[in-house]
Amino acid sequence: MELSVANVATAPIPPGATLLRRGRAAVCNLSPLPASSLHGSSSSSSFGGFCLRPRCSRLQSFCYASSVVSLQQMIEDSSDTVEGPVLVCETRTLQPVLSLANAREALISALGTLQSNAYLIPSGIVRLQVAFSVEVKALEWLQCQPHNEQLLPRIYFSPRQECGTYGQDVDGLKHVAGIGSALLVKGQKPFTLADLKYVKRFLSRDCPLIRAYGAIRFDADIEPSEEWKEFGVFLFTIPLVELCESSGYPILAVTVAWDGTLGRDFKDALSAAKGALFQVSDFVATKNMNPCVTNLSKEHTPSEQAWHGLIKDVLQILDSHENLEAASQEIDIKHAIYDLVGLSKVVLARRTKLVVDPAVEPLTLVSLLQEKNPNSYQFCIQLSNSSFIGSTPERLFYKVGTKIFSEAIAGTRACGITENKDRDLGLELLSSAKDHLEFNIVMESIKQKLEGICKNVKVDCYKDLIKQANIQHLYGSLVGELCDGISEFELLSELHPTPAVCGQPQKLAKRFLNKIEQFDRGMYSGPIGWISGERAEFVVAIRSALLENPPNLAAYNGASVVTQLFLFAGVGIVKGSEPSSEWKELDLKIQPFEGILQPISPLHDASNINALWSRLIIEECCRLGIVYFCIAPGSRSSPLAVAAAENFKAKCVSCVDERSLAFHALGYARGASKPAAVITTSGTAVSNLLPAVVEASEGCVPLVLLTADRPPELLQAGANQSIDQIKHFGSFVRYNTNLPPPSDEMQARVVVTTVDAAIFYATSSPKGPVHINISFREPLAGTVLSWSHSCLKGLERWALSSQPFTKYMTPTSEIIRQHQFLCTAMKEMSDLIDSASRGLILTGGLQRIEESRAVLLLAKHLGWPVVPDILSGIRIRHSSLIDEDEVPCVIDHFDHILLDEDIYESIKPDTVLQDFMKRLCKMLKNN
Ligand SMILES: C=C(O[C@H]1C=CC=C(C(=O)O)[C@@H]1O)C(=O)O
Repeated sequence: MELSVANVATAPIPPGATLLRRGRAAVCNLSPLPASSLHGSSSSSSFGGFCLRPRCSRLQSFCYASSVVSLQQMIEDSSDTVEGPVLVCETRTLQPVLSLANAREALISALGTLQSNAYLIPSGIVRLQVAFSVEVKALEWLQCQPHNEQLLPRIYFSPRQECGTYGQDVDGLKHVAGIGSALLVKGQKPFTLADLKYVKRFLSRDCPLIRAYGAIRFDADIEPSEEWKEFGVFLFTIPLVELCESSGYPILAVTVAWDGTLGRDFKDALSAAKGALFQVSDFVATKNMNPCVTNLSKEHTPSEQAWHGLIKDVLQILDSHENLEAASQEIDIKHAIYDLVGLSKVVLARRTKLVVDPAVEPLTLVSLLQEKNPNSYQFCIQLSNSSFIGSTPERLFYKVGTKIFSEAIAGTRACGITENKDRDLGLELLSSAKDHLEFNIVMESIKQKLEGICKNVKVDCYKDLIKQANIQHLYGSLVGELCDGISEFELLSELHPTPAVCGQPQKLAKRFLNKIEQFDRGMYSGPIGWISGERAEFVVAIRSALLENPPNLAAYNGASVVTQLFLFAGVGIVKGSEPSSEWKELDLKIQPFEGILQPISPLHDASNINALWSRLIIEECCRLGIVYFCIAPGSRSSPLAVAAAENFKAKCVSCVDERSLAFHALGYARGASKPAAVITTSGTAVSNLLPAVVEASEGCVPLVLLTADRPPELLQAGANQSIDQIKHFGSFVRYNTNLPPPSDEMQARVVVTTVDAAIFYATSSPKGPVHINISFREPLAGTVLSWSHSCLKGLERWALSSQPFTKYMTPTSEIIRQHQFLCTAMKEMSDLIDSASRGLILTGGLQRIEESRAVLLLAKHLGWPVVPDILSGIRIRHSSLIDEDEVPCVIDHFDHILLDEDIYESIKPDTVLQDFMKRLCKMLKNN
């Protein structure tokens, strides 16, 4: 249901709303850094990759919106300007509004109000924020913002969706997208306490959502290579404009920061913020189709051959402290064996350079990674020329006040295709001595490091499994209470780099990696996260990639534009490691990226013709955006189930009860606003889908039913589980077809065009369920039976791309006709409403919370009562959907109320506004 929101008034800023001022004194004790940490050693000592140096001498540049101000000299000349917090730190929360456009207007108007009460003080930071009720995804919003230097950097940070029993974001923030910078601190030298202190001047415990997002190189002592130069050694930004998904409604925010060190006064800061808001787009669309690319080249550093030699050397070094003399004679002197005695673990990384054509959009990759792996942190830092993105399971630490949560992750296995296989692999990992050693080194090291800076360090979970989409690890968690005088700086410098990404002992391992790795890790495996007044969270930037931004295509005059990506992965090497399985583990770790970028796995290796057809069906569904497969186990449907489980883009859930499974698919499609597919075996399994199919048909919910059938020769021959499945759902499906038993005598492209047609009908108005019935002859899944590859003719281009085979176009004339129809219908409706003297709104099943809210607002606006169906969600929630004084008259039990003649007379409408609700109250109908 859609409702125009153009006239909803923007709310004024409530006087004093969440107004927190520091007062005008230069010295302020909000979120103070402990004296010992703020004024730490002024020498140039360094530990754990971070250095304690004289205050601010290495702050290379600060950037405000588009202009970069070199402050190094200024800071050195006048060190007092960077002492103490800024003079005002404020968050103003505006009244919630309905839409994103309203939110932007409200912020612009609030900036106007701020302008008329200008601050005359030299430094400050003010965040204006407004919640709005239309659901908008932060990442989609970010993807739709203009590519504009003033709106750089772009940042995205998203927590794990299920992060165990503790350590959830206490501020209720989920995904955060930011554009532009109210503050950007970029360093070309190691991150220091003074740098942290500078960033923290703009943060306050009273404004927890003012956060600085940033990242630090893995090894700050090594100068960035060419491809990493743009990122510097570290980078922190407080975004200028943010869209945050929170546990309640989304929030749009703008931050105004001014200070002498930024070269901006209040007025300049305000106009930069306004300028940014004027450029921000309110148009948000889903853009997460798999990119259609061809891999032009792939190159590993080190090569597979070099890797084997390297691991052999490392293993000898790891053994060397047991037999130092023997080892020192054998091992190449270049590894400086004498310095490495005592090394028990080293994490060796690989860089894979991919060139793909055409260019890929970094945020599209992040979005696809997130869809596949919601149980990991996603991040992105996008600068002018390149972006650093990733999807990591590993938290370095989360700090809430003085409470610290940290985790150890190490040891790896693939996830199994079936539940049983997955469990077996998990058990094998839990009981492996080599993986235990690898994990225990990480756990013990983190514990020891925490004990140096925390009290009451406890192991919360000693050894469990953490599962990602394609990979599982050993996992442990620890908690502690930060000692007095310890800041995020000590936490970072103590914990990073953990033996999960570097080795043990840390210094030795780092020195070794420095010598042996032939590429710059950059920010891969470094800390990435955010800091606020009294909280912080940093994760370890593994499962990450550096990629060139797609250039402005117009400037390239139609020439083919490619993207260069560097994918990074590392493995822990301990005694017992084996070079080829470690190499495979590296492949596994970059598979989430490659799975998105690589076209379908070679069709020729399908074990039999059933497997080929099933692979085609599942792949084409995925290319058309259907990635959620609800599978009821069965033998006849096993080719489809195996193909879904093997397809990296697909997400599979299974349940033995087909009826419940189909309702689950229906619920998913409703909740996610994306179609789901259901796979069942033959016979009454198919009939069990009917109730959900009828609901989907009535509620216009797209579902794709893939039912396996017996071949014709087994039908009506007394075979088990053989019923007539053709047109089984009658008129309740928008489309149905019956695919014959797979055969290499038919062109296989028929299969993909059938899927294209079915999904076109499922997703065209009125949306609804579609049914593809497929007869499978034995052998079913797994059994090898050769087939003629000539049936693949015509699929060559499809196999190399990631696009669906058929593109259905809507003619422009049709779009114009629909638009005209809509305008006329809207005009007629509004005339009708204007002429009504007593109206009533009847509403049926609403799918989204903002639809329910829109109905209530409309009713309030018109002064008409609402009669909600139970499926509308309004009956049980209307007080939480809308402010109490905004709630219109809602009549829950209409039939009962109408039994009273007086009430009936007082309600009797002359105009009824209704959506798809078919059940018009009988009494109302009769009168
Ligand atoms: C260094 C990486 O993974 C670490 C984290 C978990 C498991 C690891 C392992 O099994 O080797 C690594 O220590 C990486 O993915 O690049």
